Amino acid sequence: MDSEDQSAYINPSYIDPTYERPPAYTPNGQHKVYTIEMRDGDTLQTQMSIEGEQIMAAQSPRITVTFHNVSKVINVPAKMIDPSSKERFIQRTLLDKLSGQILPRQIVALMGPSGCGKTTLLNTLAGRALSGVTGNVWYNNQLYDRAMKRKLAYVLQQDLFFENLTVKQQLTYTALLRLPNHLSRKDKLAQVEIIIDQLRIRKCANTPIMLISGGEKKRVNIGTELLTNPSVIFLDEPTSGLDSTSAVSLMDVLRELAMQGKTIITSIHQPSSQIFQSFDQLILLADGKGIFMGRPSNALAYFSTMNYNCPSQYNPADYVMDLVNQDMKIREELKEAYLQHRIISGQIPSQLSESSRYLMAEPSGKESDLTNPDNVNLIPDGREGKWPIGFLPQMLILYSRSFRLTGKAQFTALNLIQSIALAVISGLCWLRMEFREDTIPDRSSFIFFLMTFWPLHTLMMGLLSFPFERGVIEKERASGAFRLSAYFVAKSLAEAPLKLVLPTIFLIISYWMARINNNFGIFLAILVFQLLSILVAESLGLLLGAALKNLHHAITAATVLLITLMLVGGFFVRNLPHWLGVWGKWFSFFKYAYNACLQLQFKGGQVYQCVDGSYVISCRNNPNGTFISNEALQYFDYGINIGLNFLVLFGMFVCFRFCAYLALRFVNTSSGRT
Ligand SMILES: Nc1ncnc2c1ncn2[C@@H]1O[C@H](COP(=O)(O)OP(=O)(O)OP(=O)(O)O)[C@@H](O)[C@H]1O
Repeated sequence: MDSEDQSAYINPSYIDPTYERPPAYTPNGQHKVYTIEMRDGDTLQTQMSIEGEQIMAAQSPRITVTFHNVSKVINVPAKMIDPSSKERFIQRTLLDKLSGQILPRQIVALMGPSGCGKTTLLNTLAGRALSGVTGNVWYNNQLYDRAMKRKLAYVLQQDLFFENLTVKQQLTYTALLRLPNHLSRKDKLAQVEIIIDQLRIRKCANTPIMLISGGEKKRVNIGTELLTNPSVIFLDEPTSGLDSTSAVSLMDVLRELAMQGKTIITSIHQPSSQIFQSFDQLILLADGKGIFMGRPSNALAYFSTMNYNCPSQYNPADYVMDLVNQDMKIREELKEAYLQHRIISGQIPSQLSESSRYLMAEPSGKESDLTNPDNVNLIPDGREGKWPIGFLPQMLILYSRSFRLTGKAQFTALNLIQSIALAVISGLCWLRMEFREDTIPDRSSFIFFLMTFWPLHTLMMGLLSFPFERGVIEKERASGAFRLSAYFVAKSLAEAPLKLVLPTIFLIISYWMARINNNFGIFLAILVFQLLSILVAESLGLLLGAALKNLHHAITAATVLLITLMLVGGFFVRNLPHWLGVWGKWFSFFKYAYNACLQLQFKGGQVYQCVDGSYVISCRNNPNGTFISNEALQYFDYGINIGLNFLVLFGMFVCFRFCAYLALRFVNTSSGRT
């Protein structure tokens, strides 16, 4: 390769003489009509409008990614590296002065041993986890800015989704959330169809994600990120876990995307020789440093100049990986050799060494042309808001998704059987209680059971809610899809009514079987208290799940808290130490619901039969007489009145919800990885 060839890697017009604006958004220029089945059974004919095509094409200018002297240094707790160390932190260099340039239409592979810094480099180029990063990353001629986020797509290694959704639902919700406001709903739906075709996932489009294959899942993952028609696509080990056929077919998809003018950067572990040769550029790393940067087909020739010869019939990718995985001495030799042989753009020596000829030139950072002919301002003007769509539309879409997901999780045959079976069993236990003095303790126990069973159950469910959803939400938020507040409000509004249906069915059955109070108004009031206590408990569960990083810690904290609240609520011990009883009263939400329902149960002037006067004073001298139900309350310490109990419970509900939101926003649950 002569020096002119070398510079070809810097100026795109050299490498691609046919370089021109990307074609109209549908590659063949034809408007394919899609038929979309709506939920009510109707169908909708849709195709991308001309205006929609223009908007989508404008989303995706060609971008050259140039990085120069990029380093990343982090402080790690010294004990993590050397347990005997006396220092608090030790500096660790994850990336060491890496430079390179990646052009539109190229697929570039980052390879190297595990822990060499591939993901770190990928993150840095994508503008993620930038603390401790020095050096420059340009997109065309503009330094990276957060506002460019929408032009970049990042496909995580893990395929994180709500797996109950079908492939199409997943893509549709993402399109509605992430495509800009000025694109019509019809165009957004057409874009989903285009991506389904492009990623070749039509045959599993209506299958729940949990049932599709690993290769299909990976394509859905990529498709989700492609909906916005980004210019640069970062992929973290997209082929890991795929068989070779799925991996090759995934590479075909990436090649098609590259042909459309996208810039593709992927880390990869152990590609087959076919995949290895298909990359346009290979960046080989070891311990955060460059070892080789050039065409994959030149890698073996480069290493053979150092007398490392690949045996014939050996997969070149395997050989290269074996080489960099060799002992420290060889790695150091390779790092040193790269430093000596690399060519800096604009400083190409007239006499290139044999080895240098196989390397691509690194940018010097001073190129006048970091741009390409598709140069546009990548930082949107003020008119383009921070979010693709406003708060209300975000909330409505997230509400619909939450409602669908919760509905599916909540209304299973098993849950219905559980609720009805427990309602009937508890109804049988308290069956048709007589309105007699000696049923007073049983009636109180029924209320206690009612006010503890569902809240406990819901609290535990609430506890699991964020830990399971958090990964997906963080992924979606990292791509700037929606506000956390929109998600939180939507989730609260969508889930609460659904979570209250089963307890309502439960109460209807058990309450009337037990014959608590014949007054329907009182039944409704008890129902309100039961549902409110469930919402308070769920909020507390959400708070613990959001605040504690570790699910085991959250479950332990919840168990200790619940038992404590029950004990200090005075349900089991009548003579609590005064100080414990005083604060217990304030914190035990069970107590408020219980106290209110107890008062309600004996309200309404129901006539009760005396038995032996053990509970009601007026029965003491008149065992065969009657008394009015309200008198039974003398036996209990029922605290504040019903209205105040309601207010306190409602206040707790609002307070726990708000704290759960704050915890979700401010408690960092990521592992701290770069
Ligand atoms: N927050 C952190 N604290 C300590 N070490 C970290 C942190 N983040 C990353 N590292 C270390 O940085 C190095 C590079 O990590 P990175 O994930 O980039 O490697 P990788 O090449 O992608 O590895 P793999 O191929 O196994 O995914 C690893 O040794 C990792 O342990």
